Amino acid sequence: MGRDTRPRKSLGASLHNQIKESRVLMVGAGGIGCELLKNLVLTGFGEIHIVDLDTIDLSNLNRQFLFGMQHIKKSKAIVAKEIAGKFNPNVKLEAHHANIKDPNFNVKWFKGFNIVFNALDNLDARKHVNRMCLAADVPLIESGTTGYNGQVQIIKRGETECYDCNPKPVPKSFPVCTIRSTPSQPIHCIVWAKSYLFAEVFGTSEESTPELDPTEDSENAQEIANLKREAEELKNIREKMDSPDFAEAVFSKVFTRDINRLRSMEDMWKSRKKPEPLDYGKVLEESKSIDASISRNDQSKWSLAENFTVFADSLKRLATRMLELKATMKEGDTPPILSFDKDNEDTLDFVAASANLRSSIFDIEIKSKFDIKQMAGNIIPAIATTNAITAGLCVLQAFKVLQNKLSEGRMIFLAKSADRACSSETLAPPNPSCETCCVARLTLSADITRATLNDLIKILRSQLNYNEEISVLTGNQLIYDIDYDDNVNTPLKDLGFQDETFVTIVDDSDSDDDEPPRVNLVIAITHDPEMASDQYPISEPEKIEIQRKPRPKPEPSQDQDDNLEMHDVTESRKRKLEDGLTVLEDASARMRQIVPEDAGPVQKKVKVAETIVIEDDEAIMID
Ligand SMILES: Nc1ncnc2c1ncn2[C@@H]1O[C@H](COP(=O)(O)OP(=O)(O)OP(=O)(O)O)[C@@H](O)[C@H]1O
Ligand SMILES: [Zn+2]
Repeated sequence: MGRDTRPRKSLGASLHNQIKESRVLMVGAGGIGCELLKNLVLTGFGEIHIVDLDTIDLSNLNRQFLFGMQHIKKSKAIVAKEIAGKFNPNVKLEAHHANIKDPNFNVKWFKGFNIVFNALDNLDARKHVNRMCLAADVPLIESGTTGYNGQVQIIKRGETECYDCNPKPVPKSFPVCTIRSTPSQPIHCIVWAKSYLFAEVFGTSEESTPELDPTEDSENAQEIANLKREAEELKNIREKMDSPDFAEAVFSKVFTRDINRLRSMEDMWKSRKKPEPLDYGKVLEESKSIDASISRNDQSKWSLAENFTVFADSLKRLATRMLELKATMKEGDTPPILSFDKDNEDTLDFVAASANLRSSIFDIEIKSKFDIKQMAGNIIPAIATTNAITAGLCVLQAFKVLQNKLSEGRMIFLAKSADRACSSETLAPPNPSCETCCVARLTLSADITRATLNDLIKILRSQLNYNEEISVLTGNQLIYDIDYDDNVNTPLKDLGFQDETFVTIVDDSDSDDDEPPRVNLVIAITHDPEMASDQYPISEPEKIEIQRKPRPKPEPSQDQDDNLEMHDVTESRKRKLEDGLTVLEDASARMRQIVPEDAGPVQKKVKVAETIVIEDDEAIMID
């Protein structure tokens, strides 16, 4: 039997031919990516480009089956191409060991693909690919998994929701005072060790860490000022990294003196147990007989003396590394820093031991190094089966896209459920308030070495009828508004414009009853170095109509809210009868949001309607 016989038989000749002629892009060759690439290659997609910026790590091997021990430290994209290429010699594969945000992956490049598949693990890259696919008008199959949960979504400009149509949850942050003064749970001490102590001793200062939220403690200004002073002292100790007393200096500062200062604030301990400071000499004495190799025992909960040993030993290892980096520093280089990495033993040992020492001071439960690794790395174990099912669903959705049957495309959710692992809903239309996809678009060419911001603003006023009240942004950065005209005479190149830069024009005029402001205008400005020097440095825009923003919906009254709830319950009951399932609980479980760092889009209430059937033992169809 020829290689094509089975796919041709199960998919039909027409779809199979389309697949063979398709040029697709897969971004990310990790957990989902390895499974997806295998599917794409075996299905016979004509040309597949793989982009991944990372190299293979030991911890990837349990689920990223294209990789083996011999590939550790090699490029994921290149190894994935080599290994998956052997599955089907008829497929053309191209690997890019690079960040998808690199400027050479521009809109023109994206336009060269029939479908883009996201197999990523972070919001930032997902949002970038979403924007590029919208700009290039290429369909995107977005996917994400967390533990047993998975999600697949088709995104098509003007026809479906985009990745940004639903707001995404922001990562959890903790009030500074809980972390720095009044911890009550192991996670508080872990965040302290990772985002404060480690950052102050080896990395950048705490101000830049998203896990600490100073705003929640604004009424506690005095204490915040004290904490700042404490951090300052730690910076001075950092300068003595090469001294034999370094461990004692750090220990006595954070586990003795800082704790004594906290104890002196009587008000703080009226309803809490006072922390008990540690004494360096005493703990050192107790730990004399303990070998530093105890750090390899990551499953048990270390004693105070064991934690002390790991603290002192890992601090020494990290300090040595830092001093080596400093020694190779050239003049003018920015001073080196170390970053916390859950997969790096030195940084993990330091964070685990420091967190536990602090826990013992505040009478909080000690955790094993293994548990601390999960908590510090926000890890939800990746499950190979979830990735495999999700990757399979991505390809089934790609068939709908190729056949131009978006009305049959589904937003699919996977969950661990005794009833049904896989459920779905129809694809939702774009959210009219979405500032990423419900925008007007324009392409202009410019000689960015000559064209100034003012040249652009003049075009907006004269050709596109904007008034004074506009803001101009590149990405999230504001470069112009009515009160900020510092950049108007600066050439675009000096404002960071490259071969292709997107600017967003926001209509800031007040919404009146007749006319709400216009939707955002996204202009792709491409550099044209050949533009004649006597010509206006920006090309003439085509005439486009820029829609008005939707009017904000009035807040629902209490009565309406009640009705809504009634309606939901009735709907759920109805479905329960139709499906013979306990949908009410199930739906709320699916409504849980996937952890942002590792997620696809926000999950919503879903309709249970999908079935997967195996036909003639040959093809899996989703109906
Ligand atoms: N901006 C980007 N450009 C290219 N590839 C990216 C980008 N951001 C993330 N990736 C890749 O997406 C893949 C996501 O895979 P996955 O979620 O399995 O993560 P992982 O890093 O392999 O595993 P883990 O995080 O669990 O250790 C990774 O290989 C990562 O390198
Ligand atoms: Zn959108």
